[in-house]
Amino acid sequence: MSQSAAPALSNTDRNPGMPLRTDWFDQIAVNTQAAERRAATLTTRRTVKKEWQAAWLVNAIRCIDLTTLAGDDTEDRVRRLCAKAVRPLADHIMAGLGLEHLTTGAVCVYPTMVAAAVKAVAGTGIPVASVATGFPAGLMPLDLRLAEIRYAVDQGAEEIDIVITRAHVLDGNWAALYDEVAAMREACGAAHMKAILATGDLQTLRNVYKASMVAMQAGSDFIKTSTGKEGVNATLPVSLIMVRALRDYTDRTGDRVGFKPAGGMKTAKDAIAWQILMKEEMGNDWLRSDLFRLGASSMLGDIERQLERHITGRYAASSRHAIA
Ligand SMILES: O=C[C@H](O)COP(=O)(O)O
Repeated sequence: MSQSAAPALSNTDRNPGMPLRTDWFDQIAVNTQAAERRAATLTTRRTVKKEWQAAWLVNAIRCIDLTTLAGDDTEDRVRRLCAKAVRPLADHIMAGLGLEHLTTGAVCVYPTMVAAAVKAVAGTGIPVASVATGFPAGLMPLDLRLAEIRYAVDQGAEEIDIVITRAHVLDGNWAALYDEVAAMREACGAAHMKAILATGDLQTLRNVYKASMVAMQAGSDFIKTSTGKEGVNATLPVSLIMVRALRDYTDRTGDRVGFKPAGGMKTAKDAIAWQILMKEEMGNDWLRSDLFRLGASSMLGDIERQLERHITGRYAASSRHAIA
């Protein structure tokens, strides 16, 4: 099992974006039933053998954006989250797995918590991601949303998770969507930008495909499913359609874009299911944290529980795996 730290996001091969091309998706047809069938068979056709399960779960940890995005967040909670990101598994599990070094892919917090998070992860190589642009609804004037990005970057965020204006998708106003995402990418500067589509608000899988394509054309480094606050957050069928859009974009441009499912994923089983999706649709490169993240606030607890069982043959009390 590899012991190397998660690869840092590279600035040299970022998706540069391109002019808006609506002809790349105008005629797109999405077969919802086929997408649901494919999503359902992903985890039944390919089972992860027992001896490999631990490796898949360790890889999932490397890809987790360990998140707290609650109205009652405090700096103290953020510091505890960061401590968990720095040392995601108890020492005896690390030793049992033969691992010396392991961290999560990033921590993800609100803008006013970035400074505390940056301080808490200093020297560890873990990037701090901040949500911005009026997360979660995004219904703020554009200049304020851009100012919020600049604030989070100034505070030390290396990754910015923006939200799109869902109305632009629902109105089919692709130029407006492209312009706002391109402006956000510019405001991010050297910080990498993940575009949250809030797919639970987008009504159809066709809209999900189109919004994915516009977000990538406008220069997003990652496309992300959800804020965690919509009625429906990350699902496998929606993820499949986003990943197909991502594959089409990469095939046409040669530029690589990352994928981040987020919201509602709580179990080790979820962590494996989404990795199978990436492996089957995109190949092994999209199992690395520079191209794949799992946005989750509580999934790590179950992963740690499963790894504990792998090492000791039994579960520990779940209270021992509290996250924050
Ligand atoms: O981006 C991450 C999500 O907000 C986390 O959602 P969750 O609390 O349902 O795991």
